[in-house]
Formats: sequence, structure tokens, C-alpha cells
Amino acid sequence: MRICVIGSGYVGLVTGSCLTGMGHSVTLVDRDGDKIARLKSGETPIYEPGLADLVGKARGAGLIEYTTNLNEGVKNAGMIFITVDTPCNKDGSANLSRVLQVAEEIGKNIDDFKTIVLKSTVPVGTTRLVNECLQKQRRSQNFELLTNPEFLREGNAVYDFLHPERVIIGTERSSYTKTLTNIYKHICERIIITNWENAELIKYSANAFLAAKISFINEIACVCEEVGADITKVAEGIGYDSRIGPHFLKAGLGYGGSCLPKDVSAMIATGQKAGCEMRLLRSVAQVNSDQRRKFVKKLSKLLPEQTGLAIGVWGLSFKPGTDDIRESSALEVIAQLKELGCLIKVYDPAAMPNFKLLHPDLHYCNDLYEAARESEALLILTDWQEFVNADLNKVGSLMKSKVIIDGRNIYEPDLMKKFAFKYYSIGRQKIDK
Ligand SMILES: NC(=O)C1=CN([C@@H]2O[C@H](COP(=O)(O)OP(=O)(O)OC[C@H]3O[C@@H](n4cnc5c(N)ncnc54)[C@H](O)[C@@H]3O)[C@@H](O)[C@H]2O)C=CC1
Ligand SMILES: O=C(O)[C@H]1O[C@H](OP(=O)(O)OP(=O)(O)OC[C@H]2O[C@@H](n3ccc(=O)[nH]c3=O)[C@H](O)[C@@H]2O)[C@H](O)[C@@H](O)[C@@H]1O
Repeated sequence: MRICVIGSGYVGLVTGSCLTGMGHSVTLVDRDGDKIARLKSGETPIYEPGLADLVGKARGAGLIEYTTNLNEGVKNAGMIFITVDTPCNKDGSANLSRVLQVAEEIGKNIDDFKTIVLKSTVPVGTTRLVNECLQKQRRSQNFELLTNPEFLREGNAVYDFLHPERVIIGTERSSYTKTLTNIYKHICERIIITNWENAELIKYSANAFLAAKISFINEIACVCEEVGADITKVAEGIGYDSRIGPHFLKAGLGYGGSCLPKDVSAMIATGQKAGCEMRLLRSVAQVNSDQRRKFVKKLSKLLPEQTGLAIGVWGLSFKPGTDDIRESSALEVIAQLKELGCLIKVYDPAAMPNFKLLHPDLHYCNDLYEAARESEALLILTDWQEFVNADLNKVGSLMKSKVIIDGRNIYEPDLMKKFAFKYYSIGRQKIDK
């Protein structure tokens, strides 16, 4: 089938290229001319394992095209995916302007029957608005509108898209879903057909629940530090209960990224609009932002004079496997270190070019050892495997003083003792004043 994907970001590019892998012809549309030019020249503008390979193959097979012209993209397509961004408004609610603008443009440009699939994360009620918007332009029912939230994780995006645990399709009429289920049935056995509102809420509830698990474990981590317990052991112990499960119980600097923070705040806004207080989710967000502040406090407790202090930082992306720094804890931690007057040397395997655009004044290192060299303390902000595999003897020999504050709990405290580090992590050791 010929498919058009509007919005060539993380989700659009992954969706489009995975669809080519299933044999479909895809036109990717984006209003960002620079991004389209880079894609046309064969560059993959984001770092995502397996993506460049997939895009290269699609290009070789002549299955992928790029354009800034939406009309050109939708004209010959039987199916149109909307994958534009839905960022936060100042009041925390989701900004739907891009989705609605795209809907309006699609409405103006379609002549024959189209299946329109809303994949962007949108608050409950939005698909109905999009439907109205399309109908206003078309004044006909020459389309079917489905909402199909995406659950992929950055860093695993290609794998997740191709191996979904469930596919959710929201529709007004279940007879409308055949074309889309025909695509998904090859990669997923559990396809849930429901109404628009349920599909929209499933997406937000999933992200809000994941965020709640992280804030929960971080709150327990705080208690662990005070009472001599170890959060990794506590998390392991509760995770064996199948009602709780072992995932999303890693204590650390809290959740970042382009989705969990914005979706928690949009869910709060949706709930409040519906007359619900959303006390739990407001606390989830509060615990998360406190987590970064508490982390820098550990440094201040250990090394009371920070002006001119050389600090090494490992990790800038919001999680490993990506160059994405949106809402990364590194942004907040580095801003605080700057305020304290530290001299900051940073290293990240993928995210340094993006970080440099916002913080050009840091010292960017060629490798993790350069970031450790002559440092009075080393802060670990992202759990990249490269850091787990570091030669700790070498790291110790390069540092001015062997202090590590690990925001992701990547090492065992006993091992660090053997290497004679003063090692502090999250929810495992108390730092006495
Ligand atoms: N990033 C992720 O891991 C996931 C994101 N989502 C959701 O998917 C949606 C997209 O997210 P990302 O791909 O991360 O965003 P993104 O910011 O990486 O990409 C969005 C793209 O849409 C383009 N765009 C915006 N308005 C446009 C318009 N009017 N016409 C054409 N192109 C336009 C932008 O230029 C940008 O390239 C969001 O609603 C997000 O919440 C859902 C699951 C996972
Ligand atoms: O809607 C979205 O955009 C996506 O948001 C998240 O995916 P993502 O943000 O890519 O990454 P996660 O793996 O969820 O990690 C988010 C943040 O939580 C942190 N985290 C995760 C797990 C954990 O146990 N502890 C923890 O602190 C990570 O370090 C990271 O900063 C969801 O996991 C996806 O299912 C969803 O599709």
C-alpha cells in the first residue's frame, strides 16, 4: 500500500521506515525543510539503533520518499499517519495546534477515500475534534479516522515498533479498522479495537502509570538512604510479585524525555478540566523534579566549596541508546552545577552535538576517561552500557579525588570499595552532613 506519514520525527521516521520493511511504499512529510533535505541526502537525523540501516534499505528498494509538500504526500496514499508533536502548553495541557493544522490541510487535499490514522499522543476528545476539522473541510465522509497510539521507547524504537505487546485502535465503527489491522496482524497478535476516547486514555494512562512507578521507587529510595537499606534490593524483592512486576522500578534521577513529563502534565490538565483533582499525578511530577535537586545536594554535602571545582559528567541524553536530550535530567543538573560555579567536563556517546547547541560553554570530551581526568568528582547521569563497562582502575588513576556520585545506580557499592572510590548512588548510602 502507498502510505503517507506526516511528521518525520522519532515516531514518524520509525513508523515510516518500519512500514517500508513490511513492503509498503512510504512518503514522509515534514514542514522542517532542513530535516527533509538531510533525509533526502541519505542522512538519518536522529540516533536510533537499527534506524539508519532500515532507512538505507528502503532507499535502495525505492520504497521511501521525502517531501515538505503535504499535498504531494497525501495525493496518492491510501493511508495517512499523523505523527506530529504534541508539546506542552504553558499551563501543562497538550498543544494540539500541529495536529489540528495537519487535519485541516489533509481535509483540503484529499479527493478519494483515505484511512487517516492519528498516532500522535493526544488527550481524550482530540480525535473527535480532528474528525470535525476534517469534515468541515471535506463536507463528506470520504475518510475513516482511527486513533492508534504508539508505545515505542526511544533507544528501542525500531524493535518496539515491530514487536508491540499490544496494538490499540480507536474507531467509531469497527468495520473501518480492517486496512490498519491488516498491516499490524503480521507483527502483533493482540489488537484491541475500542472507541476513540478509550484509545486516547489508554495512551496517557500507560505513560502516567510508568511515571508513577518511577516516582514511587524514588520516594522509597529516599527512605532507604536514611535507614540503611538498599533500594536495588527492595525493588528486586517487590518486583518478584507478579502483581507489581520488575519493570520501571529503577531508582535514579527520575524520568525525562519528550513524553513521560509532558504526558503526566497533560493528564493532570485533562483530569482537572474534567473536575478531578489529580493529587497522585501532581505528586508524581513533584517527586520527579525534587530528585534532580536532591542529587546536586549530595555533591554540595560531599564537597562544600564548589566554585572552581572540576566536575566530570558522564551522560547527557535522557536515557541510553538515544541522542535525545529533551527533559533530560542532565539539563537541570548541569544548570545547577553552573550556578554553583563548577568547571564542567562532559561526555556522552551520542548526545553531545544536541547538548552543545544549548550549552556551548562546557568542556566536551572525546571519551569518558577525558571527562574523569583531574576531576574532583564524577557524576553519572545516564546509564549507558559504555559507562558500566568502564575501566575503573583507569578512571580512578585519572581523577584528582576518587569521588563518584552515580544518579543511575550502575555499579555495586562493594565493587567500588575495592577500587577505593568514595561512591554514592541513589537509595543506597546516606551522606552525613
Ligand atoms: N518520541 C517518542 O518516543 C514517542 C512519541 N510519541 C508521540 O508521538 C508524537 C510525535 O513525537 P516525536 O516523534 O517524538 O516528535 P518530534 O518532535 O521528534 O517530531 C515531530 C515532527 O513533526 C513535524 N511537524 C510538526 N508540525 C508539522 C506540520 N504541520 N506539518 C508537517 N510536519 C510537522 C516536526 O517538524 C517534527 O519533525 C507526539 O505526540 C509524542 O507524544 C508516542 C510514542 C513514543
Ligand atoms: O509516549 C512515549 O513517548 C513513550 O514514553 C516512554 O518511552 P521513553 O520516554 O522513550 O523512555 P522510557 O524507557 O520510558 O524512559 C523514560 C525515562 O524514565 C527513566 N526511567 C525508566 C525506567 C526506570 O525504571 N527508571 C527510570 O528512571 C529513564 O531513565 C528515562 O529518563 C514509554 O516507555 C513508551 O512506552 C512511550 O511510548
